[in-house]
Amino acid sequence: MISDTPLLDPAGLTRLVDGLVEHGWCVAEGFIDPALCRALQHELTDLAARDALRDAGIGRGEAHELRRDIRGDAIHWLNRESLPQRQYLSAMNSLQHALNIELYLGLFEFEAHFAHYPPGSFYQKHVDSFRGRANRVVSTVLYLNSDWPDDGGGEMAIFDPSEPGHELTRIRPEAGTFVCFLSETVPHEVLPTRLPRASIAGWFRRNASLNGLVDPAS
Ligand SMILES: O=C(O)CCC(=O)C(=O)O
Ligand SMILES: [Fe+2]
Repeated sequence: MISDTPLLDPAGLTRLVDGLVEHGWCVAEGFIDPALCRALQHELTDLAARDALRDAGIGRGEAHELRRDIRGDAIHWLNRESLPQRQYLSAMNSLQHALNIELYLGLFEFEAHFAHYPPGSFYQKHVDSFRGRANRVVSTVLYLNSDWPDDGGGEMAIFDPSEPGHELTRIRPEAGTFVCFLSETVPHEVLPTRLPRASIAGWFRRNASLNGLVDPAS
């Protein structure tokens, strides 16, 4: 049973926002209610069984291409179709308010997708937003894998923005662990996973129009 008010504990929210301000990234274990994580994980399993996941590519719009040598996940965009999705999006809405109040970021939209990384897959080191196109401002990842073993692989490595060769930390994709970081500056990588790996990757965006054209959400 998912409670009506799992959402976010105010102290946890403050710690997360403070970490983001201080370091540009932050990790919070147990950030999202375990029952909600399980429900989201079941939904992803069900989407996979119904063939509703699509291989993820890189680049936006016309530049979009499939590059399995760069990223190997299959995705499904959240669209509010289920209660667990709506609850997660509501939690992200609270985070968006906190970020706007504390950091004056002017975030106006959150987009997110389920991601399934099959065994052997990875996502090479990258940043989530190109400088000069300030569309994605803050990146988020929630992991959905309960009892992830030490030798499961699939950690996310975070690198120093001012020294991208220097790894700062590795995060195990354990259910409930939530990571957020500045999209334009923090290089990160998904190391090859040994087991099927489930997550939700999301981005807070600012309105970015280029030559009068509004940048599409996806
Ligand atoms: O799943 C992760 O740990 C990170 C995924 C990621 O970097 C992305 O989708 O841009
Ligand atoms: Fe990323």
